[in-house]
Amino acid sequence: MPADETRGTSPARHLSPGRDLSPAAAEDILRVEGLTMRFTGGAGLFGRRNRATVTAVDDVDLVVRRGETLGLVGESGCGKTTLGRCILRAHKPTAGRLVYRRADGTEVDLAALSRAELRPLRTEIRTVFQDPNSSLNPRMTVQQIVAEPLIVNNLASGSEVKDRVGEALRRCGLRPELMRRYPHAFSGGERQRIGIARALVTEPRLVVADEAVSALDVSVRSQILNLLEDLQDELGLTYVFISHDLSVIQHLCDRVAVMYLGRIVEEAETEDLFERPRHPYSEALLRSVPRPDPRLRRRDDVLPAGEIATPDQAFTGCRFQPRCRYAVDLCAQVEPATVPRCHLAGELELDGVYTTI
Ligand SMILES: Nc1ncnc2c1ncn2[C@@H]1O[C@H](COP(=O)(O)OP(=O)(O)OP(=O)(O)O)[C@@H](O)[C@H]1O
Repeated sequence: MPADETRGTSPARHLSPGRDLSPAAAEDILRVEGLTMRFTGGAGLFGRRNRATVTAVDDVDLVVRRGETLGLVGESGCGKTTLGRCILRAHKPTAGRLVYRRADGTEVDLAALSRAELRPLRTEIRTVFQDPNSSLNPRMTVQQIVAEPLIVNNLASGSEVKDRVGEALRRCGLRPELMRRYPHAFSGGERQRIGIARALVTEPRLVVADEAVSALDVSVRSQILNLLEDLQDELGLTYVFISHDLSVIQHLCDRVAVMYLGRIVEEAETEDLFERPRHPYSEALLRSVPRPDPRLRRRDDVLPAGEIATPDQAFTGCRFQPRCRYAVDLCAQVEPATVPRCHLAGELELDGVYTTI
């Protein structure tokens, strides 16, 4: 594979020895089936006077395999966060199932559970927030912040709490002696480590990380990504990693699902997606990554112009069709029913990011 001069990332994760994530070896930890999340907003949404309905996630099917990192990518507003929040059951989906397989092999539909029924599962499925500055309560010590999920969920008491907090901090590369300090005493990267310790202290199995490194400086970002990788290897974690940053996705993820206006339009192994995308939107997304070397820049390295639909719109045909350089008449009439959601998927020879001019 030719080196990608634009990135300088370490070798792709799915090539790491000892991580057999092939469909035959890996079992599902989560199956998302026909998931739909519709918001009925107040007046003024999208400038309308009537109450607008936004279908942020629209009939999504997705499988998350145990031990993998599944990336969710797409432009702002495509529904990534909403899908992540449905998995965390911060939103109750409008329709569909979220079939989660517990450690003992039993399956449970998260979408159908009541608040009380969800409680024990909240320790198994955790999140890492985007912005370590706003997600940590400045009036709580690090010990209190990291201990909170243990105490709220009655997982530990007394000295055990302190031990588990210390252990979580140590795993995340922080000195447990500092747990009496407040978040302001730490750097941005250290605060994100505290956020990760808080997510991990309950010993979760599935972690949804939404733009978990986006707020960090580039130098700190790779340290946090390495930490997430190490923790995954150590603890056998499964990640759903939401990001608009394709270089981060390429570095960290085993597989990627590409979202466009509430739909998954393509799902692929990371390497395959970056070398040979099958959906024109994926190609456009990959090409829109800034390339510092002008020799690698293409004149069409931008998402094609065209009417950008909003998720409250009723669609006929392919949702990407108004912006698609390859669209044919059929694309405006019939929406492709299966992923990759493109009528021309078998015919088009699309370019990945490794292609040079
Ligand atoms: N609570 C809400 N009420 C109404 N509409 C919402 C709500 N949350 C999200 N939306 C809408 O749903 C759509 C998808 O939003 P979402 O935040 O999931 O996208 P995203 O891909 O994560 O974007 P970003 O990267 O900007 O966070 C957007 O049109 C958004 O305005």
